[in-house]
Amino acid sequence: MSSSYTPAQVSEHASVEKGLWIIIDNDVFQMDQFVDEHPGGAKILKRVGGKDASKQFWKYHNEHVLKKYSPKLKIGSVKEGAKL
Ligand code: HEM
Repeated sequence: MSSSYTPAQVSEHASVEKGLWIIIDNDVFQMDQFVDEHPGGAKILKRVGGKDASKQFWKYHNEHVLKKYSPKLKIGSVKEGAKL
């Protein structure tokens, strides 16, 4: 999918009930279906719902993880020119 969202739109999806979107680099991921199978746990993911989690992501994962899960979890990108 190639939808684009503003950071404000992403921030409206900060809980599992609302989709639990997170930003990694310039992409938007929907995590609500994945929280319970996340090897790092649900809690840590819920804490970054609606936010840019790039820093946290790159601290614990590598490129390979992002490539593997993007087809399943990526729903779009952050609108070009939008301030993070
Ligand atoms: C698209 C988003 C994410 C995916 C697909 C994902 C997937 C995974 C996977 C597959 C692992 C197992 C270890 C590995 O294979 O490297 C893992 C571990 C972990 N993840 Fe995530 N993760 C995501 C986002 C995040 C975020 C945003 C955080 C922090 C806020 C986080 C924190 C952790 C932690 C702490 C571990 C455990 C690392 C360890 O045991 O050494 N993850 N994640």
